[in-house]
Amino acid sequence: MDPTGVYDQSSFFCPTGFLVFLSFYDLHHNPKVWPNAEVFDPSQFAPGSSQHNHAFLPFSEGSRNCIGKQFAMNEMKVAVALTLLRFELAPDPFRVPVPTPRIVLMSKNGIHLHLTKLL
Ligand code: HEM
Repeated sequence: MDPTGVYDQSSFFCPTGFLVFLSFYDLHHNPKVWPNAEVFDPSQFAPGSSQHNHAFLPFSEGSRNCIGKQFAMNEMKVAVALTLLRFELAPDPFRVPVPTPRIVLMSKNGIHLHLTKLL
């Protein structure tokens, strides 16, 4: 009996009923995709950068991707910009975030920062 399923564009066969999970953490740390994954370099995200358009998928992709993507991106930009206008941020060396994988990567113990008010 022929198994039922589908082939994707790379000829991977996926039998019907199988759950497929893509690790966004591994995608975002794959040196073939992001050679300097640990380096903070906003130019990697600049318009016209040479990254593949599926190299960065924090909101997933396809028909079931995050409906809050635009809202979340705009909210984060406003929150970060207004915070950095007023405060200098430094990580609390005694309470380092413990990463825990959920649908998105989270911290088990929160993210603790020291804020210094700017003049
Ligand atoms: C930084 C913030 C956010 C991240 C990283 C994020 C990430 C994601 C990811 C990865 C998925 C896909 C999950 C899957 O594959 O099943 C998802 C789905 C979803 N997100 Fe977000 N999200 C964020 C913010 C938001 C916000 C602000 C909203 C609502 C205002 C939202 C609403 C949803 C909903 C309703 C789905 C399910 C979509 C569906 O199954 O069709 N998310 N999100």
